[in-house]
Amino acid sequence: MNDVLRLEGVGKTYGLGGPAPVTVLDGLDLTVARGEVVALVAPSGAGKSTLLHIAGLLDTPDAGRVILAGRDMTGLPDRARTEARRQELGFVYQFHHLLPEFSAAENIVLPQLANGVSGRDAQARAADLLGRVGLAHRADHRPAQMSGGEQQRVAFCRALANQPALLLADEPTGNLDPETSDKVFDVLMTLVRDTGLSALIATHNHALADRMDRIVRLAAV
Ligand SMILES: Nc1ncnc2c1ncn2[C@@H]1O[C@H](COP(=O)(O)OP(=O)(O)OP(=O)(O)O)[C@@H](O)[C@H]1O
Repeated sequence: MNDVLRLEGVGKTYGLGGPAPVTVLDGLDLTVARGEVVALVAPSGAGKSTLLHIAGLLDTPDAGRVILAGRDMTGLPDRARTEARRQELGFVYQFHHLLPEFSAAENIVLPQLANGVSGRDAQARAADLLGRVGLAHRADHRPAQMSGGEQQRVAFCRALANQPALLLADEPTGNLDPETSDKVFDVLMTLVRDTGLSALIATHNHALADRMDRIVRLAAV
């Protein structure tokens, strides 16, 4: 199995059985191959967040299957899904969501400790990742002491801390001005390529989407 993510016939309807059900996804097939970076482009309201939540095991589809790293997630109990999420997935959002009271390095160390990595190994990995995004000199700074672009670069490192199989990103540079967005996106792409990571990256920015391996367009149902 060479696909890191396979969505097969995925459907999602909100308010099923109620007076006003909203079908957002219907028979959706999507794959991300190992090492592939896929852009997800969707008009507002087409279900981009719903799709990312389903792929990220934060929500379950009403129909179809989600196969992550070769393992069918359908019907797994919450605990197993949480475990798979922690082991296989990294997340980046439009806003960095770093813990404000911790330094850049600590923000990257903490998720590793939660996954059973030793303190020494976690710190070495944090230092390596910060070096890759050009922030070795910011390791001891807290988020509020960094610029928006720097905060987002730390968030990329945190997403990769546990060496996930797949990165899921929702407008990862959407909060930055266009020039910073371009530069920070370069950093993300270099990081993804250098680590051989697979990624599904939602963006409204067509120039950024064009730089990925493949574009998946989500149409409103
Ligand atoms: N819990 C819910 N109950 C009912 N409808 C919902 C619910 N969550 C989302 N929707 C509807 O489903 C559709 C898709 O929502 P979703 O958040 O996935 O869109 P999106 O493509 O991410 O939009 P945007 O880019 O504007 O954030 C929208 O029409 C939304 O109103």
